Amino acid sequence: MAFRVTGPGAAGARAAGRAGGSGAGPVRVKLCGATTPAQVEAAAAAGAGYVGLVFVPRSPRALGAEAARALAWAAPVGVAKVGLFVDPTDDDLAAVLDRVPLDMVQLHGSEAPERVAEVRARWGLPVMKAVGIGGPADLERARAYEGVADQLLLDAKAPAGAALPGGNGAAFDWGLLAGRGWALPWMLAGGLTPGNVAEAVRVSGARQVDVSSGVESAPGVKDEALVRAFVAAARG
Ligand SMILES: O=C(O)c1ccccc1NCC(=O)[C@H](O)[C@H](O)COP(=O)(O)O
Repeated sequence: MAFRVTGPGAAGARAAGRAGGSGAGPVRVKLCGATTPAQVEAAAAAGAGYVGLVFVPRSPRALGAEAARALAWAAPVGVAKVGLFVDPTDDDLAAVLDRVPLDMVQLHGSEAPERVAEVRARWGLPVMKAVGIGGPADLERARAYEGVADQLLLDAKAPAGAALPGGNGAAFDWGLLAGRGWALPWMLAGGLTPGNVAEAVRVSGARQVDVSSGVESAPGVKDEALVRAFVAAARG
């Protein structure tokens, strides 16, 4: 087993795993796909509670371990650093988790519940499992992760022909989530923007939201003004 990174990642890991699925208080925001330390600092200053770092080579937001390390150290204590992977092998995970102080792993592929449990046990980090939602059957599919994941990311199903399973700017019917109870904290994702996030929160009942392309000026380029506007709208 590879050595564990200590530092800002280790400190926030337990809190990140339990954070914010229900109850009062401002909606928590995850900015996904940051690519520069300045974006991380801007998200934190705006009030984001999580930053997502993408370790998927074909993504326009992909980071190598060294670049990700610089971003992780730019995040103030209290902002959870989430590493995003798609169907990673143990070697893929080791290449990042041995070098980058992360607080949580996001699994955004077709990982089965058993694999989620395995990653969680092996790496000792909370795991957020992303599930693509297109209809009620997908919500039942998400239930299979209730006993093994620490959080759920309920994202839009990738459009047909999309190159990536997430970060596509596609939304789903938020009403599918209204009034549903979950046994673990969950986050709403998919096609959220500064202009629609307040309505998405109202309709879905989400207490946590995730955004990527909705605050970009080009694929992989976050716009700091849009990030501020999104956080303000989500928390407002
Ligand atoms: O963002 C990516 O490039 C990405 C690549 C591969 C798998 C998942 C990816 N993003 C996942 C996220 O958590 C996004 O924030 C989420 O899908 C919402 O994206 P968007 O609709 O663009 O806000």
